[in-house]
Amino acid sequence: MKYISTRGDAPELSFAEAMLTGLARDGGLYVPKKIPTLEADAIAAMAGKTYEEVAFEVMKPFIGESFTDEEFKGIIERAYAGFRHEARAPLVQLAPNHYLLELFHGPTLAFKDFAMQLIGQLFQFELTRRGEKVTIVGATSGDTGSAAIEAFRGLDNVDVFILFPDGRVSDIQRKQMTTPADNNVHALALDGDFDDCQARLKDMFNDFEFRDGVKLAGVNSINWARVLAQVVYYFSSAVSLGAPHRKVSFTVPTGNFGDIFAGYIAKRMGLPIEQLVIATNQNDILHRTMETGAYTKEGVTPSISPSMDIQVSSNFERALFDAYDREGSVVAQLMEDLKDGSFTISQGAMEMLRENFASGRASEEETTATIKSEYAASGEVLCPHSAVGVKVGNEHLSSVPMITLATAHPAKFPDAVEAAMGTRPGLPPHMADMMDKEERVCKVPNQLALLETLIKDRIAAR
Ligand SMILES: Cc1ncc(COP(=O)(O)O)c(C=O)c1O
Ligand SMILES: N[C@@H](CCOP(=O)(O)O)C(=O)O
Repeated sequence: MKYISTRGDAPELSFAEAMLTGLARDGGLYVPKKIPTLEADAIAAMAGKTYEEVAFEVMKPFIGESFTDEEFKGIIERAYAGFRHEARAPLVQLAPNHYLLELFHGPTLAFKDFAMQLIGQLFQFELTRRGEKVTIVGATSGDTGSAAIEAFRGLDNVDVFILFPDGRVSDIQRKQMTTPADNNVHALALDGDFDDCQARLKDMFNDFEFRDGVKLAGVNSINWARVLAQVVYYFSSAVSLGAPHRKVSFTVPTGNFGDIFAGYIAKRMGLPIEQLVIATNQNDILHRTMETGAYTKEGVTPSISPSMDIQVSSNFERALFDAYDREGSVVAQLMEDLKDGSFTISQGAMEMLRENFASGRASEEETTATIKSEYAASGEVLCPHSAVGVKVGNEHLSSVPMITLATAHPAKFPDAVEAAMGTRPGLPPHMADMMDKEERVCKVPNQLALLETLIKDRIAAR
């Protein structure tokens, strides 16, 4: 199994190499050279298996020779041992043909834990085997950062720096990033929005002297391993509703396009998915793109679903790569055009995208109303991101069961939930003292050179 860049001009790598590399050296994202498929019998045989067993079956074909079966099984077991629900990703029924996939039972109460806990184990195993150290830099709108810190805190062979937009994450998300006392953890509050954080991160990867000097690694969904880990719950949930004998649809609250791209991979692997619905908040660049064929940046407007306040949706590049028949040079040109604010997608590529994805949008008012109405109808308390999903999912119901992804625990966004339902969701007992803990955070300007110097100094001081 080899991995190639979406911009067509970087070396082919193995799974482990692509995982440790993060962004390709041509600025592109790694994808499998060929997407493996699973026969219907193999999918049917997943019924009744544990989440960990399904995870092994789904991910193994992508791993190649990087880990033996025994190594990989051990890594998966350790990754999900800390989840607080036996099923890992339980399904609850909202309405006769609408289900919610609860992805918030991991250590930081967000779907990011599914991938980040696995990546933490994969990195630890591989770096120990190689006797290497790396510097992880991550960009976050709230959840990736806390999940990465939880997965890598305390490790000797990793320093982890997280750039988050100052003042634009929830209090709980900020506390999750700023209260860990481990000296390999560095929370950096950047003067800008998430797109600025992600842009500076990509700048660091494109500065080869810095990149090689600090042995830079990435755990955002630019890292293929992040996307891969998220493919698993599409299979586990669909099989529990009767796949492959019955089709299912998914609605996915979307920002950086990593989660829904994982659903697309599941479909390419043979999972019978009828609709994959992109659900955006008021920062609706992806919905507008699906409607118009033009990807046009507008400013980011802060919302009550802050983790989806994104305009430069990184993984959309992976979808474009397939939509343009894997012509890396075309994707490279589109990304060059985006530097001026927009690009236009050809008719043929749009046809492919519309064949694979539907889309919808929820305004702030609609998100709040959905939290309220869903609680009244089913008793389920939704976080604002999941509410965006449920609102858009409701608009795409058909005779095929719809599964909407619940991407975070409501207690991570208590203000928005309280404003909608009048009741404040409480943190689980193991996190109850979070708000009283002391914070360690460094405010940083949106300037590449200063950020690089700070990171080098911090590493040298360790
Ligand atoms: C709670 C929550 N929901 C949805 C998303 C969107 O996921 P993606 O960026 O993979 O599209 C994110 C972050 O990205 C998130 O933190
Ligand atoms: N919503 C994300 C943004 C980063 O996305 P990623 O999936 O590329 O890590 C967050 O919570 O940080």
